[in-house]
This record gives sequence, structure tokens and C-alpha cells, in this order.
Amino acid sequence: MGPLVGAIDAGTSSARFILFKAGTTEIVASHQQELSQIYPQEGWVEQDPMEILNVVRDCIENTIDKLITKGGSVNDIVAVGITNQRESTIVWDKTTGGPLYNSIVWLDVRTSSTVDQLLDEVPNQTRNKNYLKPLCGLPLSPYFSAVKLKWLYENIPKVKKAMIAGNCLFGTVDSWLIWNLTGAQNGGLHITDVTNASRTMLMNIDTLKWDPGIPLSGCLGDQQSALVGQQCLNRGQSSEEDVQSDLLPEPPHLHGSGQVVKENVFQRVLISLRNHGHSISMYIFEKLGPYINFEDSAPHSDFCGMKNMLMELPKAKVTYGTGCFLLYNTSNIKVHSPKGLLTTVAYKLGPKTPPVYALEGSVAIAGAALNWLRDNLEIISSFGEAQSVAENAKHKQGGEVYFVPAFSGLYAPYWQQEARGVIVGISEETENCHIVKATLDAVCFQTRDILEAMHQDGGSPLVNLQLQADLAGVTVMKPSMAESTALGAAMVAGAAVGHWDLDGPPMSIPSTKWQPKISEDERDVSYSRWKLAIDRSMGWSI
Ligand SMILES: Nc1ncnc2c1ncn2[C@@H]1O[C@H](COP(=O)(O)OP(=O)(O)O)[C@@H](O)[C@H]1O
Ligand SMILES: O=P(O)(O)OC[C@H](O)CO
Repeated sequence: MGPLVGAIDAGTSSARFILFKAGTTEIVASHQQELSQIYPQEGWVEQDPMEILNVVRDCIENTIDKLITKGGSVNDIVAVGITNQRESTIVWDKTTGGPLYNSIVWLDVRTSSTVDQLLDEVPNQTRNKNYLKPLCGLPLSPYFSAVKLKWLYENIPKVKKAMIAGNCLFGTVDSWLIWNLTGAQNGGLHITDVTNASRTMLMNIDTLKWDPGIPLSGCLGDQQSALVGQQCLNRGQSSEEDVQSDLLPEPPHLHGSGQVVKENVFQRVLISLRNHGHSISMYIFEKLGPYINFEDSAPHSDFCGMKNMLMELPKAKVTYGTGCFLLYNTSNIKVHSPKGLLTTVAYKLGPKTPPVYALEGSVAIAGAALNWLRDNLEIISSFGEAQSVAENAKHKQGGEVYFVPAFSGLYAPYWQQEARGVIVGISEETENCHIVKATLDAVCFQTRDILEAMHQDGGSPLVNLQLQADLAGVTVMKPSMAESTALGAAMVAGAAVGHWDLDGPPMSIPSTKWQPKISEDERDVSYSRWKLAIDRSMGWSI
């Protein structure tokens, strides 16, 4: 059956293990299991590190069982990659191997006051959130690992004691899993990679060094992995000069629509809706309006040729899981965003290759809002039901409802840790279906917020892509193989052992393309109402 490449995808809501046929997008066997979340106090989100580890182990074991049933064997697996929820902070005792505290999940906002204190320490009393951005690419926010680690040191005596004794290991979920899967107390590797490290606030994004430096390799944060899996790569580009020329293409000859469309940088945004059914994606794309064209299903290769579409590979993707993350590959260039986007490491393929960077728009609550409808409000019984329930709202009064799911503040482009969720526009006619619809709308509006920020960000490379977009219109593709995150980890792991050629032509992934069905006026009116709802969510938890 082999060679096969495995990918461990340890997300926030679920973990999976997936076996791909090397060099292809074909899934041979997989297993997925949900993960529980612990909410000890308002705004606190934890997970049990042992549960994460055990669920990952179960996923691996079940997948192997399925492989064997199909006639394969463990010996067919030539490499395993790992991809994971980022920022979540785990500390454990290197002598016992036991966690010293639960994982503090990326969504957790207990460190708001820690961030506040840090802001007080910014020179010249400016309280500038972006003070460290030139160094690490990130604003000061409870989102990132460093503040979570500081909180653990200051608040959990066991952690402080182990740190002082030199027995405490810190890591994001990738490090925790790798340490355990490579022997734990008996020589387990305590490593991470630059994509995860770039989200701790502890790594300099220029030098890619810790303070002091440690060489890293081996895995990818889940959103960067999805960027690779969606093939938003810079194939064959090794120098800054090459990158520049790619970003300054000759204006292409426009075939097809014959209409020059003024659009944004995202002429091609790849969307990965993991677990989300077809109809729900339809709904989302309809809402994303100006950024999307819908056309018939067509294989990836057709897409590349269509409308003489610039022969360029896609550079951006959005992935919807617990949160929603849009990453735009900016090649060797670190684009600093004045509009609240993060400058992050996209990937680094081996010790001798230069790092590739990305601009990221992070949204904390996307799929998690559906969990809230199911588990807290109990107004849907399954995720799959959300679409049909929301459809009912179309035929009923009471539909002017907007829901800003700022459960733990708002991330990009607002970075407002004091924001909290609001549902506005409720009338006597409002029913469950309106709330469900408003939840799905919120996922779309938040993505649009990010797209707007990217659009406005301008900056030299993006402005040039804008020109390209002006001519091409906008196409968004949803790959039929939705496990882009795991695929990225498999690609990188496979490449490291010579079983995946990342420089070769892109793999052909059948995809569906989308374009809006509602009018621009309708879209603009609802988006301006969304902005009003955002205003109402701001500053609530002060
Ligand atoms: N059929 C569906 N339709 C819409 N959303 C779904 C569906 N199935 C799962 N989801 C959403 O996807 C999220 C989980 O996706 P997953 O890829 O497991 O996330 P993560 O990578 O964060 O672990 C859940 O929050 C859930 O709300
Ligand atoms: O669990 P996901 O897939 O929503 O991803 C979580 C992110 O990595 C958090 O930054």
C-alpha cells in the first residue's frame, strides 16, 4: 500500500490522525475524536494535556487498525508529521512526565490583567499594544503563550517550584506531544518548530532565535500547515528578487468575463471548511460576497488555467475550525500590518532554506459559536442541522438579528480583549432560527473584517497583488479534500524523508468555486449593521 505519510492534527475541538498516500491527497485511513474543554471561570479555557495525548494515541491506534483491515501495515508509513492548535500553553515536570497544570488554551483570557500591567510598562507611557510587534510580529494580547506562561509562574506554586528546580518544561501542544511520543522521561525530544514558536512571543521573527537560541524543526502550527496543505507555497522561489518579481507581475491578458472588476488582494482565497457540510459552505460564501465567484466544480488544474488566470498559485487560505484563520503567504517578506494583522512565520522547510512569512487574520470564535448553540443554548442538536435551521429564518419576521460572538474579546483586526458577546436586534418575532442564522452570519462577517483589513493594509507587496486582482476578479475555491491542515503536515514530513516533492507541480485537488448571489447593496447594508453590532460589543468587560 505504501509509501504512506501520516499526519497528527491536534486541534482545539478535535484531534485526527490521517494517513495519506505519499505525494498525493489520497486518504488511505483516518480517525478523529472530539476533545473536551474545561471552563473553570468566566473567560478561562483549559484542556487536560493527558486527554490530548490519549486522544491522539487513540486516533493513531484506530487509524492503524483501519489500515490493517484494508490490508496495509505499519511498515508502509514512511514518516509522520504533526500539526496543532497554536499558542496553548502546557507546562510539565520532566522527571515525572506529569502536567503541572491544565493546558491554558489559546482562547483563554485570564491574562487580560497581565497584559494590562505589561502595557503600563511600555516606555513613554504610550500603552502601545504594538510595542513588541517589530520584534515578534504580534500585539500584546492574552492570545499568545508568553503571557500565559508568566501567569503560570506567578499563580501556580507547583509551576514556580518546578521552574526554580529546573524541572519544568514548557511547550505548545506540538512540543507536549512530541516529547511524549519520542520517549517522555526516557529521552523524549523537547522541540518545536518556527511556526509554533512564532506564536509564543518568545521568538524573534527576524533571527528565528529564542532568547537564547535553540535549533528547531519537525512540525507546523495548524494554520500554517493548512497554508501548505492548500498549496499556498512559493514554488521555486528562493531569493527576495524572485519574490518581488512575482509580486509585480506583468498585467495579464484578461479572458472570459471581459469585465474589469475592482477587487481586493484575494483574487483567489482558498477555503477549507473542515467538517462543514456543502450547504453550510454555500451559505458562508454567499455572505463573503465581493470576494467570491461561484462556478461549476472543476479540478484544480482547470482553475489554474481558467480566464488565463495569471498562472500563479494561490497565496491565501481561510480555515474554519474552532476559530477561523486567514493566512496570506508573503514569501520572504515580513509585511508589517497597520490594520491589526499578525506577521507570522508561514513555514521553514529545513535548516538551510529561508523562512517564508505570512500575514494572518485571526478570528477567535467561528465553529466554537456553533458549539455554544449546541451545548449551552441547546437550540441545535447537531452541527449539521445549523444550516437548515438558519434557512427557516429567511421566511420569517424577526430576522434583523446580529450576533458578535466575542466570548473572549475580539482578535483581528480589533484586538479588543475587553469586548464581549452581544446579540442585538431581537424583537418579539425572534426565534431560535434567527439566532442560528446570526451565528453563521457572524462567521462570515468576521472573515470579511479580515479581508477588509488585508485590503486596506496596502503595504508594498499587497498593493501589487491588488493590481492583479483588479484584472482578474475574485475566485474562491473549496477543495473537496477538506483535510488541508493534516495534508500540510504530511507534505512537510514526507518531503523531509524524500517522499514528497514540494518543488514539483502542484497536486491536482478537485475544488468547488463560488460567487455571490446577493446584490452588492444588500451586502453593504448588512455589513454596516454588523459594524454597529461590533461597536456595541466593545469595552464590555472593563
Ligand atoms: N457539519 C458542520 N457544519 C458546521 N460546522 C461544523 C460542522 N461540523 C463541525 N463543525 C464545527 O467545526 C468545529 C470543529 O472543527 P475542527 O476542525 O474539529 O476544529 P479544530 O481544528 O479547532 O479542532 C466545531 O467548532 C463545530 O462547530
Ligand atoms: O483549533 P483550530 O483549528 O481552530 O486552530 C487554533 C489556532 O491554531 C489558534 O491559534
